[in-house]
Amino acid sequence: MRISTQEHPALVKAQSVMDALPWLNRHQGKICVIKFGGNAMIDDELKAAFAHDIVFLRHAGLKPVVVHGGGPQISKALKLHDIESEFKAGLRVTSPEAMNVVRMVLAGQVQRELVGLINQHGPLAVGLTGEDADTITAVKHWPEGEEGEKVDIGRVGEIAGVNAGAVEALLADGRIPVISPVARSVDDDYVYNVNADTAAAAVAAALNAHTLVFLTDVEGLYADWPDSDEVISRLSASELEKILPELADGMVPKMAGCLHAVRNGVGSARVIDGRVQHSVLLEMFTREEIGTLVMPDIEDDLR
Ligand SMILES: Nc1ncnc2c1ncn2[C@@H]1O[C@H](COP(=O)(O)OP(=O)(O)O)[C@@H](O)[C@H]1O
Ligand SMILES: CC(=O)N[C@@H](CCC(=O)OP(=O)(O)O)C(=O)O
Repeated sequence: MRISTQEHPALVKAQSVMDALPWLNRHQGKICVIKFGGNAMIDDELKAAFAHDIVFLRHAGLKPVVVHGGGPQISKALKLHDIESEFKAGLRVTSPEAMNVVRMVLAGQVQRELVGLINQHGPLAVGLTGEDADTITAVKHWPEGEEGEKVDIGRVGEIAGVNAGAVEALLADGRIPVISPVARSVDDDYVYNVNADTAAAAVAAALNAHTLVFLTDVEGLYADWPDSDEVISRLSASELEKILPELADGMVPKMAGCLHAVRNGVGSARVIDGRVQHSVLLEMFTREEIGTLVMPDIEDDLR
């Protein structure tokens, strides 16, 4: 006798688990880099659900690596310390005293909280900043002004390199690396503030990750922002390259990060809405076409 899902609602749950099977197979043993943006960390429930999802990925046989942001949290702390904060070309102008606060908030607050939340599920997460084992190194970043002149925005770094050895060792040990976007300088004794999207993309490329996922506070890349909220669901690297100069604000480093990643060996990159609970699981284990997907120009079907 055949029992239907109507007669036995628990079968619906069994079906959901079965539906995940092809995705579990596809992602098995693969590295996925997940960038958790400061704007997506809106409340404690969301942060706890994020930690849960990351642990789920790990137990499902993936190798998750978290790179976190903390822009709003840094702005709040700078205000408390009476330090002025402004952005130029989407990057925070970072004085030496602001840099101390940036480092304290990213490594001492945001990263600690995420590590703590993940480790409520077992001794998995290990926090590090780009400074540890020279994981992310940088040189001073000099953006161009309107007349092509170099603009000094202080202790902001341009990534010089990623040494993935420490992260790979943690992954081999079954751990979940949680990385703060602070980099060690290669040519002076400073530490530099690096945009978290840029850091996540560089780490994903260095690890040759299977996928890179950005969790932010919008549904994806809007076609005509701020006038419309029509999400662009899919872009090739060359399509993205064409529209990149038209993009603004926080989407610039995120989409530039997607492009850098898929042009440097990462299988795919996606921007999704981190305000939706368990959006990471939806992205990784269902057919739901959420957010904006960026694919390399030549799709590698073997991935
Ligand atoms: N075309 C666009 N589509 C969607 N969001 C956009 C677009 N252009 C700019 N934005 C802005 O980018 C923001 C996301 O970037 P950001 O604030 O840096 O978030 P995060 O902390 O997640 O890195 C959105 O909240 C939105 O205000
Ligand atoms: C140079 C620069 O702008 N660094 C960023 C680092 C944090 C970050 O990028 O956080 P989100 O991902 O939450 O925006 C900052 O100081 O805000």
